[in-house]
Amino acid sequence: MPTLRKVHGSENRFFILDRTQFDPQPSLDQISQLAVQLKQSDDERFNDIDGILVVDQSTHPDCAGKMTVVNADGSIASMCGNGLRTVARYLAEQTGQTKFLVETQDADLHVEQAATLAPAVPAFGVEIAPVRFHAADFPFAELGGDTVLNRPLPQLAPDLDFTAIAVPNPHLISFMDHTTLTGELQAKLGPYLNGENPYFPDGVNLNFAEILGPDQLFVKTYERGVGFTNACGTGMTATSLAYVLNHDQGDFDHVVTVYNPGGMVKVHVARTGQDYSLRLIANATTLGNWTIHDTDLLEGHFDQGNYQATTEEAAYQAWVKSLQTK
Ligand SMILES: N[C@@H](CCC[C@H](N)C(=O)O)C(=O)O
Repeated sequence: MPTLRKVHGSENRFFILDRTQFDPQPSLDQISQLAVQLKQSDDERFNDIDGILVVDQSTHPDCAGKMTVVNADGSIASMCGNGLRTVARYLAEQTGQTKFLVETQDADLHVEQAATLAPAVPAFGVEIAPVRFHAADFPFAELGGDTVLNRPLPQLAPDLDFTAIAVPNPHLISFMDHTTLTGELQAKLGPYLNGENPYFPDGVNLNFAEILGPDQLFVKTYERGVGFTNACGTGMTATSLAYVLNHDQGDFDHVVTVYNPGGMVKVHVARTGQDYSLRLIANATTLGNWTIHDTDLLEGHFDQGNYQATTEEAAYQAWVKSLQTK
């Protein structure tokens, strides 16, 4: 019987579904339907997820596995930063390796076990790549140019500047004061840009950010295919790059601390010549393990499975609490 692992990175919650445990293996369409069903379930152990991370074998050299990201609405995403840390931990435990590559839709990405954040709060560092800025890579349209780099978009909001960066999933980023960030704009703009609209036909992850101090940010994300989330790893990474680009030109090397509604991450942002190097480091927490017969899972008989919670969440929450008292 397959076991799905429930995980989170900064409280961005997922089930890891390892397709190699299934015979026959479910199709991506079946897994998309499963994501929607879990989200709609009235069982609180299952309905708080932001998606499913599908693990497959990889045929690429040095890759310990392949990750495919299925959003909560069943759509497919090219990347997930918080999810990749949890998949890295899963594959590390399966293979005994601490440093390896994971195949994702657009790139084979370096992942590595990092120092624990606190007792029972394991962490991983993951590469976020490739970095893209051009309209065709999102796509976006009718925004008056091929890139959006810290400039007004009066079509979207009269008083804000925006930056568009794909890593490679698409992100729209704006820095603002606390009052604007906690106001109602993101709840209006997020659904608008992820419904039928002339600007982002495939939708976009919308990141609102506040600068707390030098190399310190708070980021809140309205995610494509999900809605408001506790944290978006690629969003925090793209926002850290946008922050550094607004302050430094030429070569740079920063470690940005990013707070989010679910915790905190570190983002290493470096540029040498035309090459960007982005690395996201934070927790990879296992919330529970759910063993269920494959037909019960795929037919939505979720009460037939056996879900066992771990004790890691208490340790994670204690670590989050310790951040507030620092
Ligand atoms: N939560 C993720 C991003 C997941 C994909 C996103 N919803 C999209 O459709 O691009 C992260 O941690 O990066």
